[in-house]
Amino acid sequence: MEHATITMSSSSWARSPTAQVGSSRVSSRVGTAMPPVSVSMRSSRGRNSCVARATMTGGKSAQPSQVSMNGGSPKAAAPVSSNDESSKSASQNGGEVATETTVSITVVGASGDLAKKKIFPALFALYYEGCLPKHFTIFGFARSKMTDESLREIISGTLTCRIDQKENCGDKQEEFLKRCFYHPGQYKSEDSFGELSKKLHEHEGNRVANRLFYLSIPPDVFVDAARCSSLAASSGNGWTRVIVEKPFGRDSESSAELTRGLKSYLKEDQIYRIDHYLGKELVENLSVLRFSNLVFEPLWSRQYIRNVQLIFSEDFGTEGRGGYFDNYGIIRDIMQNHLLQILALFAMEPPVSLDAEDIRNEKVKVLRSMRVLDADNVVVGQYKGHTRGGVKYPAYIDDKTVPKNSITPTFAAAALFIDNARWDGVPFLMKAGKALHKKKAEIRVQFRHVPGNLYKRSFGTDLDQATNELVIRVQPDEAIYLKINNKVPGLGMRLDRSNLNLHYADRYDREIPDAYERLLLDAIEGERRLFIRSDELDAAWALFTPLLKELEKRKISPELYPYGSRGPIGAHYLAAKYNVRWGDNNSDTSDSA
Ligand SMILES: NC(=O)C1=CN([C@@H]2O[C@H](COP(=O)(O)OP(=O)(O)OC[C@H]3O[C@@H](n4cnc5c(N)ncnc54)[C@H](OP(=O)(O)O)[C@@H]3O)[C@@H](O)[C@H]2O)C=CC1
Ligand SMILES: O=C1O[C@H](COP(=O)(O)O)[C@@H](O)[C@H](O)[C@H]1O
Repeated sequence: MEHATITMSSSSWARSPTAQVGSSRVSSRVGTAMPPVSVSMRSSRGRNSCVARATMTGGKSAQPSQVSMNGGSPKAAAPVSSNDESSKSASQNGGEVATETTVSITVVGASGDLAKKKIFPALFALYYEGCLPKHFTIFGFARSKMTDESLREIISGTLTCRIDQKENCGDKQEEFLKRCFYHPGQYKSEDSFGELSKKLHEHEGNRVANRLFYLSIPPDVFVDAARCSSLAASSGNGWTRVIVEKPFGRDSESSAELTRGLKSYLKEDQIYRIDHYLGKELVENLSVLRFSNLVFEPLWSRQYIRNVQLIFSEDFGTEGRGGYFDNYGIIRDIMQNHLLQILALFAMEPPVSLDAEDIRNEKVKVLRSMRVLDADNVVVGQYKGHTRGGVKYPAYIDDKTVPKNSITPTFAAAALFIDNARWDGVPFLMKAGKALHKKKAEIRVQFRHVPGNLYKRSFGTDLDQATNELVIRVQPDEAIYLKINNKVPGLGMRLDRSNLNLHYADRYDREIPDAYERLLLDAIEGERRLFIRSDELDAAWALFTPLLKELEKRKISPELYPYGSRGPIGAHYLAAKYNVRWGDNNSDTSDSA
């Protein structure tokens, strides 16, 4: 096991340029070697962000998994147990001792939207940043008839370089594309995956061959593709991991069935269920904010927090994805996964360590302490057509792939409660919608009023205006700001509301990586902290399934709201029921941090 040297230059943790990722896991033993800390207030510029990664496992190495193969040819094998990372680095391969490792990444569904939009660009960004191991190969796999060249052409149209590191971008793209290949095949065919496996093997040579399959395909072929990759294309001497995209079912039953299907061919530690919101920088930062700042953790409970708001909005509709969306709706698409995952990280008890299982144990606990949702605590909406400034915006049901009588919600607001000692009685309000006035995702924490506030009169009657509010703006224009009451300078005594503001673009002189970069790198490194474990998933579905069934059974019609508006009025009534005002609807100018 190598250990990364971590140095702290300026006030940011830096990834040491001396360590390597890929063949062996780089980890920092937090607590064993404390970095020197300098207190300069500027972060370093232009540092290669991924020459090494200071991982969060506290020194524990991830357990790789392995499914055996018979002398390089596919064997209809049941998954075997995880083995030890060290045993692989000198494992036997065709009689020779393999000392080098390689990673083969297969994007299953390579012709699709997500692959083009996110996966290949993220892989290139990792390559550009020096995060991929020395030996790697990328394969696209799909049913479409394509050649290596045509795949490269498609990919090259989507690659970009980081703003502050454009040097050699063209050369890097050329090098990267040379390592991308395509294999056409059927998702249900073990023969297709067997053929793919042979091609992978040609590239892997005698190295320890680690294989990552990214299932970027519709959910009805997840299990087939998992079966074929496991049975016909698993690594013979390294680990085999499978990233599965959402949706993970439509309810508790279908999710359990999917998990059963996947687990027939893969062990839990081979399954990487992706929720890309967990890979977003400010979501990753939530635990840092809570657990490494004395000023926050003591306030993190019902004693000081009045309510928490988790808000997601998009300023565009379901354009192009209506077919998928109509079968799921906004509650399944955003709330049950992205917002609930953020809530779990926000509200969990401090984990024993930063190890993936310790964190996921705490997330499961908090999810299991939550009250099951019912229709009285939910408002649903659907966008209708609207004309503004001479531009006509379509209704949801104008989408050709959506039935005209669809009552699928494109907006929902919900009040959730955690029945444990820390959060008893605190409303956690969620709001998610498409075709609203802004694109944003944020967490708002509204604190209680100051008891016996000496300056009460200076606020007038609106005490809500005077409440402290912590805003974690996940996107766009990442920021963390705290609204405080402050004296307006002058001889009088007038208070206003101002922000203590950590605005990322001003503070950090570097691009924020895309969530898929972090998650792909984690999967390559065997870091499961940001992926969803099956018991987490069960707990999440248990909260939402009764509500989803009730909405469908009672055929509850959504409240219509105009495209580009702030959403249905019902969301305000729901919040008012719990004495809450949505923070994002505040006309308060201090909100634009
Ligand atoms: N696109 C996005 O923004 C997001 C997508 N996801 C999830 O990621 C996965 C991939 O999404 P996306 O790329 O948009 O999906 P696509 O609809 O683009 O499908 C991906 C590929 O799967 C194949 N495919 C399409 N329909 C079928 C079918 N009925 N049966 C078998 N194969 C089919 C096609 O390849 P070919 O015909 O060449 O085999 C297609 O290129 C999905 O599970 C989706 O829910 C999650 C979050 C966001
Ligand atoms: O998972 C999904 O996320 C996207 C929003 O992701 P973002 O990173 O762009 O905020 C959403 O548009 C899509 O409907 C949903 O399936």
